[in-house]
Amino acid sequence: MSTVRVKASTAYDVLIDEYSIDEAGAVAASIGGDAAFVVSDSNVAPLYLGRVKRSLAASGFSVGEFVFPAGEASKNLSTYGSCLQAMAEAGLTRSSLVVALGGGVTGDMAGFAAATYMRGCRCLQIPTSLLACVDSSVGGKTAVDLPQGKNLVGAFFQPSAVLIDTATLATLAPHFFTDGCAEAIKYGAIADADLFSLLETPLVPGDARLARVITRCVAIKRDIVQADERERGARMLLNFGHTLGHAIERESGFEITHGFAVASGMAMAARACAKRGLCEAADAARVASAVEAYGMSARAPFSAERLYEAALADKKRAGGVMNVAAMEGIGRACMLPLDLQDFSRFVREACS
Ligand SMILES: NC(=O)c1ccc[n+]([C@@H]2O[C@H](COP(=O)([O-])OP(=O)(O)OC[C@H]3O[C@@H](n4cnc5c(N)ncnc54)[C@H](O)[C@@H]3O)[C@@H](O)[C@H]2O)c1
Ligand SMILES: O=C(O)C(=O)C[C@@H](O)[C@H](O)[C@H](O)COP(=O)(O)O
Ligand SMILES: [Zn+2]
Repeated sequence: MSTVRVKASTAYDVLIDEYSIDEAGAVAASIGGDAAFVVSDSNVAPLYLGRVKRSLAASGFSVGEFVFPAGEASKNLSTYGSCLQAMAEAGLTRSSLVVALGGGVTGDMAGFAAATYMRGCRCLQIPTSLLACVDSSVGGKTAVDLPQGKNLVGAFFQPSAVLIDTATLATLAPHFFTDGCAEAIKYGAIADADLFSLLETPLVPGDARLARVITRCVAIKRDIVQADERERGARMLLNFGHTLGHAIERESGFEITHGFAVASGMAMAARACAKRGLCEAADAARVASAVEAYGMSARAPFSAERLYEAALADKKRAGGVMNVAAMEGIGRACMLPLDLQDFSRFVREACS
């Protein structure tokens, strides 16, 4: 069992333990609230919703639920609106607790509903995908997508606690496990050369190193979020691989999942950084090899022109400047402010 305490605008614990999902009621009780409302998707609900509801009820909560069709295509204004209406119909108040049970799609959408329902109630994140464990459940970024791009509507809203039961990862499909590995590689690439080296021997489901990797990623994210909760500086580094990654997701009609897209985006960004002399070519090659070792692609699936146009919707663009997260070496990252002409060159270098 390990605990990472995040001291952001609100402080909370990230609890990491095997077989802890049945403690959801006790964790919820420590947060408080007059009712609990569990949001989950159509894959996760049949596996874990009953256990979580029983645990919440045993701790004295009245429990409601909202289950939506699994997948990125559901992370939209329509699902968000239906979720809010279900919360209102269930009679939730500002003192109620939203429990996000699932992967990053559930956490982002339910977190945004919690952030905005009656101008904000509380949220307990119970991530069940590797990606949600290592990244999305922590740090308070909540959002839904628009057809124009990823996460374009959202809020910074910290959870009241995060409960990670590593045993839930046993039921995760291999493809989505790999998605999570991509974000873990990101943490190694931007902040921890030892973590990166460890991940060069691919993680596999049930891997004895999982709890250590999750705890390390969460601790890195904690440090960055504590330093820059609202993403005015250091937090932008967490977008390494994402400017191109989000463009790839969008151009694929969200068929290419987040981790796979970010993996390609990281390898491509590292390649462009090497071409500019920002990092050694050998380091860029290590990023590409790591990505490929997990069966992900280090190459652009779309033309530079398409990716450039799609990337203009990126949140790190400020007028005529694109702030790109760049790599200086394995474990070291920096921000690269590029005017749009130079950014267009960067994308071509990344795609070459
Ligand atoms: N807020 C953030 O900081 C942040 C960070 C990274 C990614 N994200 C977002 O997270 C999303 C991707 O997250 P994801 O990869 O978890 O996607 P996801 O939520 O769609 O989950 C992936 C798939 O796995 C299933 N699943 C989840 N847990 C399971 C389990 N234990 N057993 C069986 N099936 C399970 C889901 O039903 C889904 O089909 C993207 O929308 C991305 O933008 C947000
Ligand atoms: O927490 C953050 O900050 C991140 O950037 C983590 C990313 O992995 C995540 O995909 C995030 O949702 C991207 O945020 P966005 O604001 O660029 O859409
Ligand atoms: Zn991401």
